[in-house]
Amino acid sequence: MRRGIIDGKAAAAQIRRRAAEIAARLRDDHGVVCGLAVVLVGEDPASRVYVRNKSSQTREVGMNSFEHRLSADASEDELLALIAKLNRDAAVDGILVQLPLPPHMSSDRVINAIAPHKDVDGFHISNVGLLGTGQRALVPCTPLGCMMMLKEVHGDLSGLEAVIVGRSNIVGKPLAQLLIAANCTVTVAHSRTRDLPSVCRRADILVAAVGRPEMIRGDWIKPGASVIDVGINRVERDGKFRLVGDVDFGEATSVAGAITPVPGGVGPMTIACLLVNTLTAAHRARNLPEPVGLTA
Ligand SMILES: Nc1nc2c(c(=O)[nH]1)N[C@@H](CN(C=O)c1ccc(C(=O)N[C@@H](CCC(=O)O)C(=O)O)cc1)CN2
Ligand SMILES: [Mg+2]
Repeated sequence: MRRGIIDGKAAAAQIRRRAAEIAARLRDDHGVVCGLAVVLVGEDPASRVYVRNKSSQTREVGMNSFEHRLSADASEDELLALIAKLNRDAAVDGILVQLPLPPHMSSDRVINAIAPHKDVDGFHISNVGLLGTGQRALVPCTPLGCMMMLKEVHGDLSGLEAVIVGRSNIVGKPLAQLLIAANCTVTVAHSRTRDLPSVCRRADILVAAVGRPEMIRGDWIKPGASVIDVGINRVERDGKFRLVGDVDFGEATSVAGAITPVPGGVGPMTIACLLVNTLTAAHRARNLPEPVGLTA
């Protein structure tokens, strides 16, 4: 087992180097330049940063990036028409619609309009169903990144007790499926869980994905446990804004065996895994053997 602070930035950089090699092989051996289409609706400042980073990292590894922007008052039909066009476009291997969408749009309708084999976020009901039944799916990027880091720390996860705090469709639920498939004993806790500190103390692997700044305290953590902090919360301290996770990092570092920081932990892995999923989609669409060294 590896101990200490898990450097998500370094791990993501290593994945990008491998992704660049695979993208180059696709181009040189098969004449295929992979393409990722990213759709942003509205002007949410954080979403704009994430989309810009996704596009620039896509280009950096030698793939094509197609960025599409719609105004916040665009209609859902406009967005659905764009997705239909991208579904038909042979230059596009992966499609991603940045979330959250404006309130007048149904994210379920929008996500389920993406062709499942191009759904590099892994949010389409087909991919959700495939993952839940242990079949080959495109897997959501944040949970995929969490699994890669946990496998780096532990090697084999079999038999470990995992507690996930948070039951979102994007993180908590798909990560539970991946941990079950890796033979962990999984508990999904949430806002209605009774005596959450005791539940957390059982965990060999504790994942925090609730969106509540520094909610998980040091004495909620079993000594030596691996702590994965998915939270990204902007808080004001002494007149300055800074990012904190869902875990009280100061308290947790002295108890945990391994822990991800915020920033620089799970976040960078999310975008690296998006590149992985785009390469995976490109290989599957052409019936090419899937690249090795890029899966959780
Ligand atoms: N369509 C999607 N929408 C959203 C997803 C997603 O996976 N697909 N996840 C989040 C946002 N997200 C990617 O889209 C994302 C969030 C954070 C980071 C990241 O690198 N965070 C940095 C800190 C950056 C900062 O200063 O804000 C870090 O943790 O080090 C990457 C991607 C919701 N929407
Ligand atoms: Mg504190």
